[in-house]
Amino acid sequence: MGSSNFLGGHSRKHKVTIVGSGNWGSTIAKIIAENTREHTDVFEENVQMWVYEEDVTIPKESKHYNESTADTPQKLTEVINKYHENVKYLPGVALPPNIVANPSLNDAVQNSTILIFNLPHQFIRKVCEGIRGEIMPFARGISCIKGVNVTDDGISLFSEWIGDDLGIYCGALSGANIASEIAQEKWSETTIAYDPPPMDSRAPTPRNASPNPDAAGEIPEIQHLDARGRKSKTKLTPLPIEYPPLDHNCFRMLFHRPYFHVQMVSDVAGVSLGGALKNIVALAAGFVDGRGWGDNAKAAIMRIGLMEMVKFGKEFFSETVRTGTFTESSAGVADLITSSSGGRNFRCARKAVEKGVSVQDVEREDLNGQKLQGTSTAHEVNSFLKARGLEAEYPLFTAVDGILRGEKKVDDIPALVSDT
Ligand SMILES: NC(=O)c1ccc[n+]([C@@H]2O[C@H](COP(=O)([O-])OP(=O)(O)OC[C@H]3O[C@@H](n4cnc5c(N)ncnc54)[C@H](O)[C@@H]3O)[C@@H](O)[C@H]2O)c1
Ligand SMILES: O=P(O)(O)OC[C@H](O)CO
Repeated sequence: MGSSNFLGGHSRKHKVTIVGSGNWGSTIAKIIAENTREHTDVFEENVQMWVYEEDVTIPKESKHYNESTADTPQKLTEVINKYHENVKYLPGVALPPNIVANPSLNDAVQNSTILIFNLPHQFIRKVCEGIRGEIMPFARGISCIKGVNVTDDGISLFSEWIGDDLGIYCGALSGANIASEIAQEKWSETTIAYDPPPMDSRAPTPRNASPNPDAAGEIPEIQHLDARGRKSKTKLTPLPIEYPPLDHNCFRMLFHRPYFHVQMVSDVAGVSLGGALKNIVALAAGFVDGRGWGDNAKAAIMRIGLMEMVKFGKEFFSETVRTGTFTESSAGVADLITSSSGGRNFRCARKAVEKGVSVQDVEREDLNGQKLQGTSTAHEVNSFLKARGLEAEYPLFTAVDGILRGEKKVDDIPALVSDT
């Protein structure tokens, strides 16, 4: 095995951990494990997947369903490792056997040089607290999380936040990527933004990474620019030269499949914001669809939503964000379209309006533990805009938050957005 040869001469391989194992986390683990099997000269074949442990029963969609054991709860990690299927979050999809489900977060990230963060954004803070100081100092991350982090101080991207919290560089993956379709190997595209310091492969081995500690020297940390082009708070530990470089080629090799086409870019802010903000727009699309207004209304929502996404990016990440990321990449307009056509935020919002219940009620009843990101993102973005007196400049984002809070109605949307 081992088909790639452009990284020849490196004595160590990258170990990959997926932090998260939901609907998208398990799908990305499948993609990565297929690729580590094909590139064993660059990556360790086994891929660790951290699983938030819970008891599960085998559902009817699984080929491992058995009437006599249908009600017997089992540990999710044990089920994944035995049947190679995440029966709760991705039932019916065969996972490669080189995915190792691990209930211990600390153990799962040990010695990993590549960390893929893929879990609902509400859990990332606790997860980072759990692994701070436990990971390789020169590890690099990719955030597949679609959300933004809002604090009193302002708004940050999860890629930035993970990077600063863990003291590593973290890029972002986002695109028109409904997990269930990709898990069935139906073709799609994605965008990966990765813009690390250029010298990642040119360092002597740090003491705590070396198989031969006596050979190690003092490693200068690197100051780099963050996703807004400012000097980062985090000084990076360089990747030792024993490892294949962690550059665009390497990440493409890790993620690209015949059914999952990767575009590599450097605009981390644009890719992250596209993934977060489109969820607010998808809720609005669900609201008008549930109201029965048809495709023209939905197209109007998408047009106005895209304008607000671009405006938001330009206003708060002006130093680096590229309008083209929103209008040309999978992480921008394509994700907006797919999410507003068949995503969970769209479907739950549509059903909530049809049934006259809250979006949260539909989420609880229909999603079997999967989590919407749009509802919390709508509230978080709104409180950020409100604190700056900018609600009126983002009428669609503001309307969605108002509808979720029960202060506005779907029928109000045309009047609320009419000035844009
Ligand atoms: N599902 C998709 O189609 C899709 C596609 C692209 C991007 N995304 C994004 O990927 C991210 C992850 O989404 P997902 O679909 O994998 O998740 P999901 O919606 O399936 O969420 C469930 C996951 O949350 C975990 N969880 C529950 N309680 C937890 C806790 N207290 N602490 C830690 N974890 C806990 C569960 O174990 C499970 O792995 C989100 O930001 C989402 O927007 C999702
Ligand atoms: O199902 P949603 O609404 O979380 O959207 C899924 C993906 O983000 C679509 O790209």
